[in-house]
Amino acid sequence: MLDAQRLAALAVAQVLAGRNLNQVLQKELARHPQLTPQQRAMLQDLSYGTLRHYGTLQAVLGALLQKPLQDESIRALLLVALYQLAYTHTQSHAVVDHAVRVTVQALRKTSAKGLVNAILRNFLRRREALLADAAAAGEEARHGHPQWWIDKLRSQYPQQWEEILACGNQHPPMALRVNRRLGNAQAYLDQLSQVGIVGRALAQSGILLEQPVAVDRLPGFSAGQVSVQDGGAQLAASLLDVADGMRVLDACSAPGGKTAHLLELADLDLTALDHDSKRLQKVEQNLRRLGFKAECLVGDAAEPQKWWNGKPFQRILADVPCSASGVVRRHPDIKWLRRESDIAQFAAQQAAILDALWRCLEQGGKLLYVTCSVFAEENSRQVAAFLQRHGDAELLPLPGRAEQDLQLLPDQEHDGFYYALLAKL
Ligand SMILES: C[S@@+](CC[C@H](N)C(=O)[O-])C[C@H]1O[C@@H](n2cnc3c(N)ncnc32)[C@H](O)[C@@H]1O
Repeated sequence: MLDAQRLAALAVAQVLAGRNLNQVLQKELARHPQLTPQQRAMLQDLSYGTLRHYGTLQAVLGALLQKPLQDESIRALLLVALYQLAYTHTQSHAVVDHAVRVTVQALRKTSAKGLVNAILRNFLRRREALLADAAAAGEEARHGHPQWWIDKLRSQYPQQWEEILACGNQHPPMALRVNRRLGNAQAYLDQLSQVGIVGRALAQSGILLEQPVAVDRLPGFSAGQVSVQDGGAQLAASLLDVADGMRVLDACSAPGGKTAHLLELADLDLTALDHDSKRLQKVEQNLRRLGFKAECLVGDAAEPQKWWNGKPFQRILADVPCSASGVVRRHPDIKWLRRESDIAQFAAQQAAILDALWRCLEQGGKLLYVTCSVFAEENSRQVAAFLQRHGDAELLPLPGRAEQDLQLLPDQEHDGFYYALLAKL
């Protein structure tokens, strides 16, 4: 546990200094190949868990400290240890003992040994009262999200805001998409049950697992029988309404979940674009595993003149960069890294991408606008402004659904997504 706790504290400190959790963890895991699978899983759990509950943990730590703590590495270590004591079943004496040893041996801060020991023992003595006081003290601690985020959700979703916030603090579900060219959900559920994995069918070819599992335990994964994809994300491909032979652009394609799904539905002349060449390699890997072909291009969706050959597309999927506020439970660092002003910046970037892609769409063609956000600025308001700017655009009813556009809120089955289908008149 010593290594996992020490490295988790290092990861949390880096995230609180502004870095992305996934990237930080990948770097730490690469630098420490000696970690056992259990230690790797624990490092992951401690880092994600601490950030998931950071709102509460920082309030608890604030209540335990007599004066502000200047040392960021000790602060991060205390947050991780408090997470372990408050939210995991790890033996409390081992958590305290390890935190003290990390302070002295790894951080070489012998002078902080007494403080670390006292704070953690004090927490153990007054655990319930401290957690209750933190929840009563303020909304950030009660709901585990920054205040501006809470205020925005409350004003945009007066009925559901608390549910959305609670969902953002849960562990995410794991869903699969069965490659319909190779099977169906029912047959794959039988294969899963033979290896002791329990799940149930979702709409179309989706399966929701009772417990997340490593992909190498999924039968036929490397042969392309199945992919991991959230149930909400699985709606995209069928909403775009593709048919064999169509010229299709997936404009923000990496890592390729929706690209692959489109190719499972129809034989397409598909271009997969992404401005990040490293991420585009993931699309190529995904397509190779599933046995599909597409033209993979590195390019900026807002600047088609740099990569487009001028031949209009019949369908465009615009799964644009966004705040990711609908998938925050998968990326708990996001809520602490984002600033309120980022939302307007995302909206401006999305508008530029939409306007540019519109020029690449054939008359009579359709563009599906997608975000994994729950904020209206990136979703319904973005599409309303687009329709104002483009007299040749019409919002179509979503195929097979009652709604004109769809704001999917996160729940036990799927993440939060927004979908709007636009036709070029
Ligand atoms: C939400 S993710 C796409 C997820 C993907 N559609 C899937 O289902 O697997 C957004 C992607 O847009 C890419 N991106 C961001 N800005 C872009 C731009 N201006 N042009 C092209 N791609 C961009 C990012 O690199 C990222 O891979």
